[in-house]
Amino acid sequence: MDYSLITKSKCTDEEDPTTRKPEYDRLSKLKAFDETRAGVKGLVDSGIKHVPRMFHHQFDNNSVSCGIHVSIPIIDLEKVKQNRTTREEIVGKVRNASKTWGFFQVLNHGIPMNVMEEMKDGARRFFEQDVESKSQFFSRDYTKRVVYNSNFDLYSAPAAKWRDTVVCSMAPDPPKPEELPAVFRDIMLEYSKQVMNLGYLLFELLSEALGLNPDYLKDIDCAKGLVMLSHYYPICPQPELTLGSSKHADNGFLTILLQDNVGGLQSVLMAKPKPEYDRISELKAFDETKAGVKGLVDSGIKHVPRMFHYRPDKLDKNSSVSNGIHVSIPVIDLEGVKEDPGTLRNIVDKVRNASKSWGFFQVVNHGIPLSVLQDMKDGVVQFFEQDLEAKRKFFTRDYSTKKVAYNSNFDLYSSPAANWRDTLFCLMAPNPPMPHELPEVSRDIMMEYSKQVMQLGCLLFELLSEALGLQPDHLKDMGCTQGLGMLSHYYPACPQPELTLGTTKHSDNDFLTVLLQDHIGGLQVLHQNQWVDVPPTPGALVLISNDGFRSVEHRVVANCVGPRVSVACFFSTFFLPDLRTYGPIKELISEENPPKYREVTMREYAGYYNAKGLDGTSALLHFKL
Ligand SMILES: O=C(O)CCC(=O)C(=O)O
Ligand SMILES: [Fe+2]
Repeated sequence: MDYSLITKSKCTDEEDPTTRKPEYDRLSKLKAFDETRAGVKGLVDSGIKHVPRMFHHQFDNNSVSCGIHVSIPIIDLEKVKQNRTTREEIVGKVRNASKTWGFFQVLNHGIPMNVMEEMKDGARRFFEQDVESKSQFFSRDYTKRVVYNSNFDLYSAPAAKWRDTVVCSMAPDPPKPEELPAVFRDIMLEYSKQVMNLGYLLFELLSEALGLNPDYLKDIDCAKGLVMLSHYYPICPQPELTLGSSKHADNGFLTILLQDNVGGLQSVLMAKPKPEYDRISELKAFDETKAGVKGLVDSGIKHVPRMFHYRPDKLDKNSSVSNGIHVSIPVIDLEGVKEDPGTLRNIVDKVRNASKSWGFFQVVNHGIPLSVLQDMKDGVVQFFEQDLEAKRKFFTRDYSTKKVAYNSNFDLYSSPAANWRDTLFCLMAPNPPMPHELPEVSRDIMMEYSKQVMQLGCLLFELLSEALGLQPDHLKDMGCTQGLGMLSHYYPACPQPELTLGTTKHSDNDFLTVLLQDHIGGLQVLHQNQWVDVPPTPGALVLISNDGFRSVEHRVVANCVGPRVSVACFFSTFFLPDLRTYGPIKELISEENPPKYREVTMREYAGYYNAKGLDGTSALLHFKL
């Protein structure tokens, strides 16, 4: 075989930039390599000393070697059938590992050691047999039962991988032994039978981890098809130039991977649960409509698209209690707060108690006229219900240069499930937009409402300061009222509210949130491990304060009667370019690289400020992110 065709490239560095010719004839090199039918192993056997250009990868150097900073989850399945407690413990581990890693290793999985050893030996025998016998299976036609080649994506991938592969389809219709390569047919049949059994068990555990009945994933046929890939990674003369496998995500339901001791992981299997549909295209298609959730509803959909589905255990509807039966949430009347010291003291006490026991409260008689509240809610409806072209002008995901941003789900591409809501973000302080930068339909009321919220914020920070035992101006002096972000949310009526949420559970990352909600309802706070409804109270505003470690966790359930609108105003230094603290505030505790931070509470923060006698700005700088 003439390997010089593959390994010698005439011009690499000397290409002529003016002619912009492809830098070398990649395609003919790929073809020559492919036609050897001997794979990467054939290259190595021919004695090459340099990795050919077609295998060169571009690297991003952000790898963390395992064992130093991170430990990969290992789950021992030994007691999976022992009793309910041991089973639940294992299910919990599967849930955590799937959530945080998307994969885990299993021990005591029931596949005998000798079966695993023989499987690895069998794969080795296949690749190390003579090229003639191997080539019978050489193909790129994946409708065949057995396909051997090097790099299934040889002609399409930017760089080839340093490995050869044989692919066999083992289920749903199992192969006849004579269809399989003689050198490892017996062990393939045995090993795949064992993997199938383990797969059943893992699908049970995954179902349970999702809060479903054990047979759920099996019943939707997750365990029906089984494809087995055996890879061979020959020794590489220049391993720094190439990869055995490039970055990818598997697209089966579950991958069970057996590796030998060259990778350092002996006798363990790795299971890799993967999303089973093309989520990213669904997200993109949705995003590109620029019409938000409202657009979906207007188009007449009857079913909530998959991208909005929450895992059943994330919805935990059952644990919500309606307010009024078991608990009554704090409502504080601010009437007379400025008039006499007795009333003030009384209100400060209530604020202190409510912040401590709930982390939030509602206020009435807060000084913002009812007509302003009403106009603000109407303004939100008008913005979202105006014609699409006008709304689309504000569509963006760029919060760094835009002060006004309309979109659906700021974290659309990173969150596990999308919220059933659309949002208009406006930065109202420190540098408010010019009126003409705001949407015409709601600009006047947005300016007016935010002015009023700013005044109320000043009062509330005084009350909170006093509740913390500080001077009334303390929190204001620290800069708490300098930044104000305003989020106007629109929650369209949802055809299947039981499948999704309007707002995922979260805590607000600011000093204080002033929230205006309409009459529809759906806001809930997590109080003593129970979801408690925050019922719409006419004229009231909801205050979510962050003078503890974190603000109270809250969410909004989807509703079928909407639209619901709300306006959340965030007092936060996050919006101050020089003081980009993002509460819960973090303190630098070590200058090592990367630096280490610790979250501090507003209480600690205020205490630090006090002790050092600093002005607000230098106190903020001390805690700068
Ligand atoms: O819409 C609501 O009532 C709550 C919105 C919210 O929690 C937020 O914007 O952080
Ligand atoms: Fe919130």
